[in-house]
Amino acid sequence: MPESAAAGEQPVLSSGPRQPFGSRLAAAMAARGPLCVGIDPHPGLLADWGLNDDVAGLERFSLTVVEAVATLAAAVKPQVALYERHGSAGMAVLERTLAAASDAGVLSIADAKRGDIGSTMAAYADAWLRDGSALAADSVTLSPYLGFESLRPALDLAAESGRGVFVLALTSNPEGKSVQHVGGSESVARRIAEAAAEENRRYSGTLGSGGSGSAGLGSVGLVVGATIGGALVELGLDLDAVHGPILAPGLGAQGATPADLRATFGTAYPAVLATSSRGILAAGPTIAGLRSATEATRDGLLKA
Ligand SMILES: O=c1ccn([C@@H]2O[C@H](COP(=O)(O)O)[C@@H](O)[C@H]2O)c(=O)[nH]1
Repeated sequence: MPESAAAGEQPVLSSGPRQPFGSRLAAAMAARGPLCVGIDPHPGLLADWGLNDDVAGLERFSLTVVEAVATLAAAVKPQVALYERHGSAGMAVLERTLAAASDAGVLSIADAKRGDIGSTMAAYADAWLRDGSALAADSVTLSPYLGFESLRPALDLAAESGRGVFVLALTSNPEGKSVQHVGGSESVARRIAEAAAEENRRYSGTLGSGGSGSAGLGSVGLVVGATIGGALVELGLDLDAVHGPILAPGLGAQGATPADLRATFGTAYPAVLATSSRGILAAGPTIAGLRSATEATRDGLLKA
């Protein structure tokens, strides 16, 4: 059995009516620092942890990560693809992982990257954002390739249910440029950032808005990779104007450091939630190893 997490650390999330996601995330980041731990049960990691690449291994891996980091990280981000590859039983493990995160008082980001025409998008929104759905998470990642407005059912349901979304803008993979940079100073990525800013303004009465930093975060966030170098300046993206959280993958296994994040995001850094999966998961399978890697990564981000 995994070792137990240290006693005395309480969840920062309170019970009672659900506050808007942006407010809840801002509170979690203020209390615990700007780190999200990715739960990516890759076959190779399962093997490294002495687990089989099956449903039992998947569950043991996922629940161990939640137990280890629930009081240290601002959020956890299960990678949906790595549950999907195990079929319906894998998705049931994802449901239990999301429930375990909620019970442990840590926010969840389902990394599902959903996007489709509006009528189908409504079904995705029901799955990931509606009260009572077994897959409902605190937030979900969305792909705007069918047009930002095609995400409307998810944007509206997130606002209604106190949940959040992270829309892909500038992804951490090098291939992303071939689409996201198109248009130069009027780039696709800039259009997405402007649409997210508009969305946070639109719901500012209920979602909380205003100011840079995490204090006034709206609930419509962006995904902007920690590996993008000078792209924000090159493309003229104003992340301060978004007034939403910036989920930044690429820390650790993809090569970005806390110093890179600081340099890349500049004045928007206080709104950045850096996420690392393999860089932390490699320190398992012990709870102590995972906690120590999480603390070291978080401290690096706080010092940057
Ligand atoms: O632009 C993006 C969007 C999402 N991801 C996801 O984040 C994690 C990164 O894992 P690491 O092990 O820390 O590299 C993974 O689930 C990706 O699908 C991303 O990397 N880049």
